[in-house]
Formats: sequence, C-alpha cells, structure tokens
Amino acid sequence: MSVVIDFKHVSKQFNKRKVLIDVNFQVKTGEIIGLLGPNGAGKSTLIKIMTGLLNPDGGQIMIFGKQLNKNKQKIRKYLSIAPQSLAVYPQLSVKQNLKIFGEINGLSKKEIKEKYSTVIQTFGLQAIANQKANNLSGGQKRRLHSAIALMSPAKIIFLDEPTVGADVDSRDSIIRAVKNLAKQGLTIIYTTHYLQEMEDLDARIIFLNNGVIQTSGSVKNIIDKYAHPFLKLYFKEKIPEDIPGWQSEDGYLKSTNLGSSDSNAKLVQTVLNKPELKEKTLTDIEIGKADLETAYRTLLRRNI
Ligand SMILES: Nc1ncnc2c1ncn2[C@@H]1O[C@H](COP(=O)(O)OP(=O)(O)OP(=O)(O)O)[C@@H](O)[C@H]1O
Repeated sequence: MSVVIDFKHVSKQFNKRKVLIDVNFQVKTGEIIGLLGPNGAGKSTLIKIMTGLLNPDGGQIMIFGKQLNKNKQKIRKYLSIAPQSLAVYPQLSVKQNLKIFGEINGLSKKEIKEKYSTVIQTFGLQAIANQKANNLSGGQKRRLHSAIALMSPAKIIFLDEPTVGADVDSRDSIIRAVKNLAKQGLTIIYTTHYLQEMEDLDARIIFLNNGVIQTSGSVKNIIDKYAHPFLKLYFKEKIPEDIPGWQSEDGYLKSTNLGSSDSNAKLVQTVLNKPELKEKTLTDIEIGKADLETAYRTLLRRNI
C-alpha cells in the first residue's frame, strides 16, 4: 500500500495560540483513519490543512507524493470533503443533487452515470432518489450529504461527523458504505464523537489532544494499551483495606482482575458475602469495559 498523505512536522497557531504542534503521521491507500480527540483538540484545523483550505505555519504536507502547497489545484481535485454543516440543494431531488454535484466536481457524463449508480446503492438511497432533499428526514439528509462527497474524482474522502442526527439504520448504512469504499481503494478520514463507530469501522485511530498526536494505532492496539478494565463497588460506610484481590480506595473497592460477565457477577457476589462487608451498604457499581471508551477516558486523563 502506498502512502497517500504524509504530514511532516506540521504546526499551526491562531492569535499566538498553538493549535497544532509538530504533527507527524502517514496514511496509506485504502485506510480508514479515525480522527479522535476532545472538543478543540485541533481535528478540524488538521482537516482544513490536509485539504489545502488552510495553510500551516510550519512543516510539510505531501499528498500522493507531491507537496500540497505547490500543487494545490491538481491535488484538490482528488480530495473530497463532507463537512459537518449540511450542504444540499433543498429544492432538488436526491438524484438531481447527486448529478449536479458530479457536474460541479468536473465528472464527465459517463462518470456521473457510473458513480451515481454505485453511490445511490452504497448509501441506500434508491427508494428516495426522486424525493426533494428538503423533504428528507435528518438521517436521510446525512446519507445524501456523505454520498455527495463521492460524486467527484476524489481518492481521499473526509467525513466530518457524518452520523450526527442519523438514526441507527442510517448510521449503519453510513458505516457499511464507508467500509465498502475503503475496500474499493478509497482512503477515508473520519471524525466522530461516537466511539462505537470507530470500533465498527475498525479504523486506525489518530488521537489528537491539545494539538499533539497523543497516540495512534488500530482500535485493538489502543484498547490493549489504554483500556484497563475495572470494577468498582461503592459503599456508604468506611470499608476494610485488606480484602484479597481488591484495592480499597476512598469509598470504594476496586478489582482489575476481570473476566466474562458471569465470572464478574460471581466475583461481586463472593466479595459481598464476605463477613467484613455483610453489614455494609452497597450504593453503586461502576464497570470500566475493555473498549475504546475506557481507553479514550484514560487518554484524556493523561492529557500530555
Ligand atoms: N479561524 C480560527 N481563528 C482562531 N481560533 C481558531 C480558528 N479555528 C479554530 N480555532 C481554535 O483552534 C482550536 C482547535 O479548533 P478545531 O476546530 O480544530 O478543534 P476540533 O478538534 O475540530 O473541535 P470539535 O471537536 O469541537 O469540532 C480551538 O481552540 C479553536 O477555538
């Protein structure tokens, strides 16, 4: 797989505030990159720089092996962005919207025809092809919005929170579509605050925080590294400190020795039956699963 995006020491500041600091990463053909990070981390700024909408203050960006700042016009043809705000022609039908964006993006009649039939299927829009965009539901509009990004010669697609406001079905078809597109060799840069989507996409995560890439890797890699599953039992009264297998903290007992949900239930039962806990009042149970959300919280706490 060849490198399609190469960021070298990229930095950006607004009003003397550093928003991106020495950012380095590479993306290969057909990858799905999950750009994660809290509000204000610098994700949109990174995407704007990657798509040539914003110039960095320092560093170099290579797209398809060519310097972005020297070949903007040529390169931008192959980048397509579906931003957070919806941009569709409300009075036109789904079909008309897709076709008109194909024309705007410089596709030939033949290309429009071919792309249209793939895109409409990929995003499950066949049944509503003749409906006016204005009359679509929020989730249907979201699907159309993402589909429009594909009515172009683009080889790298940027999807900025494409499932906001989408119901479960629309969300699932967007996820399925994104996976299909990657299989076809398109490179996808995807942002979302719904961590489950990153797991469903099996994306390669780039975790940005305070303008720095704090970590990157496959979902599994990030979970293994940062999600340490735990179980906490909170009690109303003071709790003893010497219960084997459990750490006693201020107001709760914590176990990190977890297994299946059955064995965890047994673990809880066993500890609650201990004579020193029998008279105590259990007020809450907290479970930190081995998932991306737990890993994300660990990363946020580290906040380097
Ligand atoms: N044009 C601008 N002028 C001044 N400050 C800006 C500008 N654009 C972004 N910023 C600031 O840069 C920081 C990073 O913003 P950015 O939009 O890249 O974050 P984000 O990770 O995309 O956040 P969110 O998840 O909320 O969309 C923020 O503090 C933001 O206020």
